[in-house]
Amino acid sequence: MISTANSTPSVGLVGWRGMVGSVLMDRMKTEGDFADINPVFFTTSSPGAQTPTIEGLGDTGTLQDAHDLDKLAALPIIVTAQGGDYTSAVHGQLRARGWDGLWIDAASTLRGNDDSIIVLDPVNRNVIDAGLDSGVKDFVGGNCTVSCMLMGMGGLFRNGLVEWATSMTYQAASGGGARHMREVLQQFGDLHTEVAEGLADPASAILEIDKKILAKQRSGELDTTQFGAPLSGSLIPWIDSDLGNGQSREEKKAGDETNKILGRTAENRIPIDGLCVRIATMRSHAQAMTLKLTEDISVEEIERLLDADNEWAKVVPNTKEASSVDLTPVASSGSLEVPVGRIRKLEMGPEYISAFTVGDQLLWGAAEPLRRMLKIAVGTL
Ligand SMILES: NC(=O)C1=CN([C@@H]2O[C@H](COP(=O)(O)OP(=O)(O)OC[C@H]3O[C@@H](n4cnc5c(N)ncnc54)[C@H](OP(=O)(O)O)[C@@H]3O)[C@@H](O)[C@H]2O)C=CC1
Ligand SMILES: N[C@@H](CC(=O)OP(=O)(O)O)C(=O)O
Repeated sequence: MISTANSTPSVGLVGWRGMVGSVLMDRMKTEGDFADINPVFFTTSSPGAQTPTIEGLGDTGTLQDAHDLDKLAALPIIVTAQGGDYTSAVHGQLRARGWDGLWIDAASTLRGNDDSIIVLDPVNRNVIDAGLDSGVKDFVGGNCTVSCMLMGMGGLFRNGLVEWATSMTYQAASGGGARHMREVLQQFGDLHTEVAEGLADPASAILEIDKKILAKQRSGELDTTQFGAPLSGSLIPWIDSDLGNGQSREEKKAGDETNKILGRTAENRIPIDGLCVRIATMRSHAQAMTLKLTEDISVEEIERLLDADNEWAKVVPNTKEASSVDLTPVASSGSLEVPVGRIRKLEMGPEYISAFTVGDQLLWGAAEPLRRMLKIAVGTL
């Protein structure tokens, strides 16, 4: 933990009003975390404006300029959910001038660096503690899909029971940020408007309605500024940039980040790969997995290990009723619980199993690991 000489540490908060940042703020308020820090709020867009009101805190002044290196360098800890461009612009400059405070970040920019740690403390508290002891200063939240998956499937990975895994994801619109959520809702609204009359008439032909929807989706009239293609009533089987080898950057994160979080290296890396798909859900990322286990263990034992791994993983019985109600984005959104279900042996052999996990990518997938890392840093977790 950081030495605060018995005083309450000042913590710079950047990106607090974005998707991830506002969920982080909510969680910090709910858990009373502001009692342990002096928050200093930054902005990239409106320096001098009013800071957010935090119950129980006095005047926190006005918003500071998030590009003011002198202001930032005076702080022992900076937490940012501003995004990768901001990290690229500021982090290197701060380090270059000798700033040795803790940088806690939601963006992917620093995740691959040898001197950064990907934080997910229910899974890798040992790695975090060892990093703090050895002087690591950059602590980064993992990719949302990876973190949610590991919170649900940690019982198998952490017990060395996974030989390899594939994951096919179903990622929510909010993974792209606030504007992406608006776009998907606007598209749904525009599609509904197109067929509202026919929909209101139970006698109208459904094929006519379907034809009109498809025509609208293909018309070029829907706003697709954020996603680049219609998402509502459709899907987009590509997330993040093209690595040029047929793999998307989002897909590469699955193997790289899972292994880094688990403290595995090239020598004992678990192969994990699959396809990442954007769907028109609002919040929560899901994934269907195939795992090859290192040994043939019963479904009951698998479920026991998953449930026991951490207090948030929740096994959902492999029934139609339970899966339809408890294993969905509607069930997981806004909750810290990570449901995991559809666990069964596959036809390929007794070591091959399926699993389906879903988790709120703004909670365990983004804000919660940062919030908890801050608490670890100030010595309250
Ligand atoms: N969305 C997700 O599910 C996840 C995101 N991440 C990562 O977290 C980082 C932040 O992502 P995310 O929170 O989605 O990004 P957002 O686009 O929602 O917010 C980022 C910044 O945009 C500015 N902004 C401009 N207009 C608005 C507006 N209308 N409402 C709110 N903020 C606005 C704010 O900066 P300012 O106040 O300075 O103007 C804000 O801090 C990224 O690096 C992302 O990759 C990681 C895991 C999951
Ligand atoms: N790429 C994720 C969200 C995200 O920001 O991921 P990362 O932090 O790895 O860039 C999504 O679009 O669903």
